[in-house]
Amino acid sequence: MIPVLIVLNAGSSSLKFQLFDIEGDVEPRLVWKGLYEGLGGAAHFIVRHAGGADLDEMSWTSGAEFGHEEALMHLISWLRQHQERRTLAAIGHRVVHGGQAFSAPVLVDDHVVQALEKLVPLAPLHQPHNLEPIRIVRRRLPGVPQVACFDTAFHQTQSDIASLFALPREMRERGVRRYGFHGLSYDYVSSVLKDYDPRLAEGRVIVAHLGNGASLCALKGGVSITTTMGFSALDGLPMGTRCGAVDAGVIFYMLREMKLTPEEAERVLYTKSGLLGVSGLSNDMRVLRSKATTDVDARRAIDLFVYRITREIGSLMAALGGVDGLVFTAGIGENDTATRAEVVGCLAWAGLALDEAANRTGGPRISSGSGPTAWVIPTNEELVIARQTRTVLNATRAKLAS
Ligand SMILES: Nc1ncnc2c1ncn2[C@@H]1O[C@H](COP(=O)(O)OP(=O)(O)O)[C@@H](O)[C@H]1O
Ligand SMILES: CC(=O)OP(=O)(O)O
Ligand SMILES: [Mg+2]
Repeated sequence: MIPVLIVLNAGSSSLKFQLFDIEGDVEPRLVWKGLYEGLGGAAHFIVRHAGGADLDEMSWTSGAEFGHEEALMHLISWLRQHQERRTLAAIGHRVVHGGQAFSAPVLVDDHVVQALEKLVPLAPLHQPHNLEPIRIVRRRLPGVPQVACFDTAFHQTQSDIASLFALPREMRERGVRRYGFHGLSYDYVSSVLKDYDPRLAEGRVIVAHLGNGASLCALKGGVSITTTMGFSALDGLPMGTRCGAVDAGVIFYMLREMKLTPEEAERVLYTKSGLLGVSGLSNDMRVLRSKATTDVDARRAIDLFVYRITREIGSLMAALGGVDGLVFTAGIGENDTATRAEVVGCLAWAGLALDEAANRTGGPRISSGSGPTAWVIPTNEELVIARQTRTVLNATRAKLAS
């Protein structure tokens, strides 16, 4: 029997999964990937071969009460029917916030679940959904080992100063500090830089993870020295529906003068702001680009996004003492030619020059000239989760055997 891992990335109404073979001492090998979307409503399931060809598809009607639990149990039984010769070794989960306690992936037990539940208020858009499948598996499949892999862990290499807010000392002692997120994505990009340009892997690189959530990370020799997200996944760049950095005074104004409850204010900042809030139209860059010539607010949302990215790149360059390379990744970074062109265009002062033809075809190298280079590198958070899950599994087995 071939041992396999399921990697899960659970959102509010979706459950993305990938199945990896982990036989032998080689890189985990993707077999199938897919997702459930519309959970809680009219759910839809699709699964594809690693190469992209459709394998199976299914839909449920909106009254069918098909939520995360039903999706997970459906996935397990679907896999049992289709994976003859394979045995489930473990499930690896993306968990956005690891807080102070978790600086590396961890085997899930009661204590870990309790500790991760305490972090829900720090990542209300992600953490509750990340924890739901962990609880379901513990209840329904108690013998299956589970590993939690954190978006925050990669940024443990930040210096004390880079992780500090200028707040009273006791706040820091209570965990109020900059953590940083999208670490699974940055870990992946860092791990493949050498394949694109060995000098980059050793050098000063800024990675722009521009998806529905967005942040930048400054890498020196492949490790994070600082990043634009902080205590929560709200800080830094404007995102699909999140505001990014705002003056903290705005929040008091919302509460005191505009009479919003804390919950209402939180909803505004997490779900009604960013590209959606500024455009009044959509959180999706594809929609905004299609309207940008006729709709002033769509244009303004894009302009603000690009302006904030270039300003923050300037800040990260200062932290790095210069830059050798800029990498675009995630939904917008990998697909939106215009955002890449606009950002690189604003960085001409730093010596970056766009290779327009290469940018149109997705690179990987999209710069010309002798200055810092620019790249498009597709991210792969799931592969990092598979690698980490296998490492934790092997370490646990070795400990039990000794
Ligand atoms: N072809 C495309 N052109 C421009 N933007 C795109 C394209 N495809 C996806 N996007 C953008 O990427 C976002 C999704 O990014 P992704 O990294 O997949 O996010 P998530 O992690 O939330 O699933 C979409 O909301 C959209 O703004
Ligand atoms: C941490 C975070 O913002 O994640 P995502 O981009 O998946 O929303
Ligand atoms: Mg993402």
